[in-house]
Amino acid sequence: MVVKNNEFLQISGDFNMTYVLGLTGGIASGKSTVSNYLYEQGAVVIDADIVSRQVVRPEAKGLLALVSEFGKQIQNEDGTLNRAALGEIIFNDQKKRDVVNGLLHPLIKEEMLNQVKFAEEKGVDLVVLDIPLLFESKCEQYCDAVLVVDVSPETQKGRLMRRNDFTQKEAQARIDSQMDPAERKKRADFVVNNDASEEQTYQQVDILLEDILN
Ligand SMILES: CC(C)(COP(=O)(O)OP(=O)(O)OC[C@H]1O[C@@H](n2cnc3c(N)ncnc32)[C@H](O)[C@@H]1O)[C@@H](O)C(=O)NCCC(=O)NCCS
Ligand SMILES: Nc1ncnc2c1ncn2[C@@H]1O[C@H](COP(=O)(O)OP(=O)(O)OP(=O)(O)O)[C@@H](O)[C@H]1O
Repeated sequence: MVVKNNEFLQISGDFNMTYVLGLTGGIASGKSTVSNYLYEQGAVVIDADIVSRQVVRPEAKGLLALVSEFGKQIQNEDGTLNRAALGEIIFNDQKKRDVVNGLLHPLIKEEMLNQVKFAEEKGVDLVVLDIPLLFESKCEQYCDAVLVVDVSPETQKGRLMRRNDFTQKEAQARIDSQMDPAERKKRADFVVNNDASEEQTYQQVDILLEDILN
């Protein structure tokens, strides 16, 4: 099950409206750190990175579409997606990235919206849509508000290199494939800064939760 289904905030009944909070930010900005915390506070989290893995499972529509576009070079010997090979292609070529996004994003969006509908029917109070490319794929229309996790370019690159064991060049290619952070912040309803400790980030999220749930 992809939805991190949490009991705390689930109050059944027809009068309960679900608040859909979009969560986005650059690569390695701290979206999972924030969404894990929101989950601990009782939210149902729907994560686009997890759904994007589902749509490229062996035999799934997304993988078949990718193989017919790029050939078997993007598959491992066991038929699963070779993530490093696809990453190499899309983070270094904007046209190919657009092709991949065009093939996968409709499938990802459809599955995520099904999960939102399911949560709404269950009367969940707070659903978090964790979507790295939220604005690029025009998903703000499905959210009551959008929270952007912001970090300085130095923090972002350092954390990305450390976490993924990337070179400067590999990290920069991924950062450059995404929206300008200033533009992302301009479009946000809420911004949480994640340059300091996780604890300081959680405190900002607590204030936000007070705001949206009361
Ligand atoms: C290229 C792939 C195979 C690389 O896999 P890998 O395991 O190395 O990374 P992972 O999937 O965990 O993604 C890590 C981060 O990369 C960034 N990213 C992923 N895809 C894209 C993209 N198309 N454009 C820009 N940034 C992207 C996001 O910040 C994401 O959180 C994978 O990211 C993928 O299938 N991307 C296409 C689907 C997509 O757009 N996913 C983003 C969520 S909608
Ligand atoms: N406040 C913090 N202090 C120190 N390290 C942090 C902090 N927040 C996140 N990190 C670390 O930075 C890395 C990126 O964080 P996280 O995985 O939450 O980002 P993300 O935005 O979800 O990444 P992606 O875009 O790849 O999905 C992780 O290794 C995480 O442990």
